[in-house]
Amino acid sequence: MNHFDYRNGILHCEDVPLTDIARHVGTPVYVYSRATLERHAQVFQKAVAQAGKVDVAFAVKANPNLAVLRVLAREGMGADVVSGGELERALAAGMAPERIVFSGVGKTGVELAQGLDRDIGQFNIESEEEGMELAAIAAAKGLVADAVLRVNPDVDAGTHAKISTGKAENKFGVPIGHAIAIYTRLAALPGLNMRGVALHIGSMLENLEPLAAAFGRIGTLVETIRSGGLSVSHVDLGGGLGVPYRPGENPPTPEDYGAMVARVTKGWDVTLMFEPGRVIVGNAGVLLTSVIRVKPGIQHPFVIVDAAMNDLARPALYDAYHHFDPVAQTREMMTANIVGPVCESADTFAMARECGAVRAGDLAVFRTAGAYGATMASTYNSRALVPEVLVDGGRYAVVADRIAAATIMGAERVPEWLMS
Ligand SMILES: Cc1ncc(COP(=O)(O)O)c(C=O)c1O
Ligand SMILES: N[C@@H](CCCC[NH3+])C(=O)O
Repeated sequence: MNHFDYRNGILHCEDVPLTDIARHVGTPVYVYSRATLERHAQVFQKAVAQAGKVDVAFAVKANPNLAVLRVLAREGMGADVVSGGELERALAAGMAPERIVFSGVGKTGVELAQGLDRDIGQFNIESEEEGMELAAIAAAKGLVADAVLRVNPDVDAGTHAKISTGKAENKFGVPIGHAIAIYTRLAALPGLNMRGVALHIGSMLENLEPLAAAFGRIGTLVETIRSGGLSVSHVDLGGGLGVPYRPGENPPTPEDYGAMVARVTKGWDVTLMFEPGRVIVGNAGVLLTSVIRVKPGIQHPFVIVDAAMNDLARPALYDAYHHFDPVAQTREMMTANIVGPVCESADTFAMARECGAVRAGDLAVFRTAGAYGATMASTYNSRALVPEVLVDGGRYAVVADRIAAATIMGAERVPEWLMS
């Protein structure tokens, strides 16, 4: 079931024509479907439940909008956060503190203390040094922090180098060969309750084999830790499942993933934790944009849209593909370079893309923009910060305002000593 579909020739999100949103909110704007978010949350949770006792924490970094988090909290998801800011968002959205996992390679002392004060469920420690600091802060507060050790299994996830996290040269976790020694030393500290291990080998994985290989290594590690007399009650398997960005693409489904997890983790006797991001929100959002004008090019025309790399950074950063569709359905096709107005050649959404024909003034969408879209937006070129809308059946709400360039300028100061 697709909640972004054409009805009477106009692209809708659920029951709302995107033309209505463009008219009332303006463009560019992110549009999310509540029904899709709910369906994805349900499908993922059901799929991993095949593996036994599980706990699912949404990776807030993928889409930290408060309304989106609220929808997911109502579907029973916890939160995986990577900063004090994300922690406060998860709590503000109504996520239970005990369902919050604090990941991140560089948590500061202030953030570790914040997590303890907020009584979160688990810290995912990324180094012995971090573990020692957390133990000391917890002990000084008379607390014991529940923690797992993030392990780097040295597996090639087969994804884009910039979003791969489980190779030895990546900054994440402790090398798997050092894990037992570090786990043993941390488990002896009074401020910590070491209860397991974690891994996350990368994002947008289109193949289950690297995940299965990494989980297999973790299974062996769990056995070795236990044989040393220490306990392991939790294993956090991270996130990373890919989604289809191109028509006809078929990455493994949550069901395939859940079945693989059940097979590989059989007999582990732990609570399995998951941190899905993209698979929950990616296809629940589009970036709605207007065509400013179409300019002739040498090989192909340039379709210049009012969204840019500051609104959706993924094509510029990772050469990522986002499908482009006109809001008014058409049979007429064109081959075009689709670009934004920002003064960089990197501000290119697609080169030589075959797409439905558009003209100046037309509306169009970039699909699969719900993950790592608005959250990575900036105000480069003194552009406004892009707003967000959540659709629910026939109604919608602006869930993040457009922040005008003038408002952002209002937070800047020219010191008095430069005024004369
Ligand atoms: C530790 C951790 N957990 C979960 C995620 C979510 O990943 P994804 O959006 O690929 O599911 C990430 C990002 O890749 C991450 O770094
Ligand atoms: N920002 C990346 C994903 C990063 C995952 C973070 N751990 C993307 O858009 O694909």
